[in-house]
Amino acid sequence: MSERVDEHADDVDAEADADVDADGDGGHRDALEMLTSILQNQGVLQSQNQMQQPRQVSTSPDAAAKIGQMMEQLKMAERASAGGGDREKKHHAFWDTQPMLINSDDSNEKSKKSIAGINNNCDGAITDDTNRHGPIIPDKDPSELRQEPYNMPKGFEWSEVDITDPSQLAEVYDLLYQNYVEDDGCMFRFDYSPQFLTWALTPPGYVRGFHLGVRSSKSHRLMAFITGVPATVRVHSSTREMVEVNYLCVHKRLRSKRLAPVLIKEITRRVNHTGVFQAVYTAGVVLPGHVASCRYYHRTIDARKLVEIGFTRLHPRMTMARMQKLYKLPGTTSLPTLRPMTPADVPAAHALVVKYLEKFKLSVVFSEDEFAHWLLPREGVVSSFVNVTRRGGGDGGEEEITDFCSYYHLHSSVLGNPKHTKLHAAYSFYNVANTVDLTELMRDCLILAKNEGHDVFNALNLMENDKFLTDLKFGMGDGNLQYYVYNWLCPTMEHGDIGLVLL
Ligand SMILES: CCCCCCCCCCCCCC(=O)SCCNC(=O)CCNC(=O)[C@H](O)C(C)(C)COP(=O)(O)OP(=O)(O)OC[C@H]1O[C@@H](n2cnc3c(N)ncnc32)[C@H](O)[C@@H]1OP(=O)(O)O
Repeated sequence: MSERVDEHADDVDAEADADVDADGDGGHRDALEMLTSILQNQGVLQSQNQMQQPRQVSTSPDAAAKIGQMMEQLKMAERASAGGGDREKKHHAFWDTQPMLINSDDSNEKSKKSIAGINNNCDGAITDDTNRHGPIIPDKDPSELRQEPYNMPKGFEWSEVDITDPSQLAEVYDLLYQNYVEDDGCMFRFDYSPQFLTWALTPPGYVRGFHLGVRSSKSHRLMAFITGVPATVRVHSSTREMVEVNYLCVHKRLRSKRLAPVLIKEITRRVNHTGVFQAVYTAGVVLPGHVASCRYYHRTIDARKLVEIGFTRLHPRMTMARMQKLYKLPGTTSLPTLRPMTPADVPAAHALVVKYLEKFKLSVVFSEDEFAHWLLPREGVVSSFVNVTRRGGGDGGEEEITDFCSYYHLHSSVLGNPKHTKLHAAYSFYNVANTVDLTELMRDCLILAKNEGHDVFNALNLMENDKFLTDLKFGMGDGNLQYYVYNWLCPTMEHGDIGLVLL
């Protein structure tokens, strides 16, 4: 397995080098070569793919800091080469027509013109003026909006999916199970459980018309899907009603036929008709208009299984026994007052988390109902814990919720492995450490996730997660996750400015 991974890494390296040569940019190439050589020397390089389905590149936590520095150097070289002005930018037939901010590294004339073309009503041209905040296209009156659905290609039709109907939920599950996000090496595919999908798609105020499917007219089979769920989101100092868009999926047999843009336009039309004109979404692919770029990190829990499935590998001079020892966790948590969140905890925990999220530039603003929906524990879906501190001392003191941690459960299918079919992953969700050290709280979170049977604990480097990743032996993943805000102009952000986790 590890040999196959190495072969793949070589292919990807060759492609990456070819791209860099085409740019004719020495700085970029040097940084990439240096990074590649460090990774190879560490024996940690698996691939350099850009995907949303995360996989670990590093088995050595010590390497993470060095790699982080090299990534920064690579980014600087990329920025320098973008500033050179002679770099050919990627043309996006669809996205270049959408109201997205123009990132400074893709502000070529072509995309400026096409954005300006759709933006006649906007008070001011869309430039990379980083000080403007606000809608790119102003809100419209319902009478100004397109009334009829976008046309489907012949043989297909729109279908609103009733996710509360078990048979329709099963259809969505099957479509995603077989066709949703995979890593570039086709080794893993997300497996969102039906319970998870129910949770993800039915928050307070959800709109059935935003669970949008495409069916074959003949067989009635579900062939494509996209969803939006309502959320209040703050970007810098503006708080807007938005939708979180997710689960965009086109059946493998219908790929590359420009169906995705039709799905996106139709969900946009439906959302606009409810008076909402902004959306947030994340993607592994780099599209025009990202506001921030985050990276996945992975904390090995079951070392043997992760090696056996090729998620990570033993680097030279590491034995399985040593690796297992390196990642061994205690059997029980260290904070005696950490316990699962209950409905009675919701008001206090809600106040704690909402206050904490105010410090980030992009964050969700939960109502109490939404908080209860997203954070109350659901078996096999989401786990949340509160840490309580007694004020006034002794057993008679009043209990106060001072700290909070949570993760959601998202499995992946392991493709074509003779021994394993599922990778059980916990994903860091929202965490607040007021009276305890964040690293200590997250170490307990790892122990809780291990005791719930997870093989790996994943975290993005958003919020304050940078503070614990190295100490808790997380390894850097091989894909970035881009954050986008549809139809919103604002300065871009660093990964640590993001206070929003999408599923
Ligand atoms: C106000 C309300 C607004 C609401 C809407 C807000 C926007 C929401 C946006 C959606 C947020 C979704 C968040 C998630 O769910 S991210 C998860 C995305 N899903 C997957 O990766 C699952 C596996 N892949 C597939 O099912 C297909 O490959 C998809 C469906 C992704 C594309 O299908 P296909 O491969 O058959 O391609 P096409 O020929 O139909 O279309 C090609 C065009 O599609 C652009 N493309 C490719 N991937 C993505 C992507 N992940 N986000 C946005 N656009 C994407 C691509 O750049 C090209 O445009 P352009 O480069 O030519 O311009």
